[in-house]
Amino acid sequence: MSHRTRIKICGLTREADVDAAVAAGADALGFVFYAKSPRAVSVARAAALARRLPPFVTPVGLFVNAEPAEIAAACAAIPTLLLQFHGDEDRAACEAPGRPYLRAARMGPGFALLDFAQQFPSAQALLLDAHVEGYGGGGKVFDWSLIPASAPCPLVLSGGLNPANVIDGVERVRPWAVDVSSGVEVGKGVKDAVLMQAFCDAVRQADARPHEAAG
Ligand SMILES: O=C(O)c1ccccc1NCC(=O)[C@H](O)[C@H](O)COP(=O)(O)O
Repeated sequence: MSHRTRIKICGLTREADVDAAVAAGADALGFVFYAKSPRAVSVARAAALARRLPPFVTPVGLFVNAEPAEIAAACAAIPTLLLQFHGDEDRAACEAPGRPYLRAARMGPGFALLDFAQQFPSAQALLLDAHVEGYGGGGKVFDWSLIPASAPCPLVLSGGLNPANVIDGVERVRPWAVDVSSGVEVGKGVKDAVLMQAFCDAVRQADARPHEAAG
């Protein structure tokens, strides 16, 4: 039975983009709680955007070395928030809020993903992003051959994905999910409905193609 690759679109800042992302078929939407990011939103803004989400579309809160009080405020404002840690957080910091979480791995030459995975046995998934300056959202693809054939937990493929390369990414990596930000934007934090639809359609196309079992 073929797997339905889940789709996360990250860095939402506008109501119209939230609605268009849901209409395109996104399974999760990311809100960036990192002040240095051009896609940063306040907790109140993210809560208002998250209230637009229908059932079964997950709001994801993205943090980079945030204070526990910041994370707690976001969790209180968005009860269904899934956490994504994209900084230098250790296991204790990821587990402290008591919420399901994704841990981002910044992939680059020599990065030992299996060792990294062992440090976060409670992660719901590892989000594999390129090692870029500023922690993330850089629109850069990493070398997918760095990903081991079998991983101890679900993987979210991220980093420089767009409607043109995501089919290749799904077919080569067979991730649980894909994650995109820059590749569906017309400006930092400004998403494009046509690009988001094209991205989701491409993922469905990849899922529909016959494939050999990964690994
Ligand atoms: O999006 C940001 O601005 C950002 C800033 C700092 C840390 C992480 C950030 N985004 C994380 C994401 O989940 C992005 O989707 C991921 O980095 C991929 O981004 P892109 O390569 O632009 O698709």
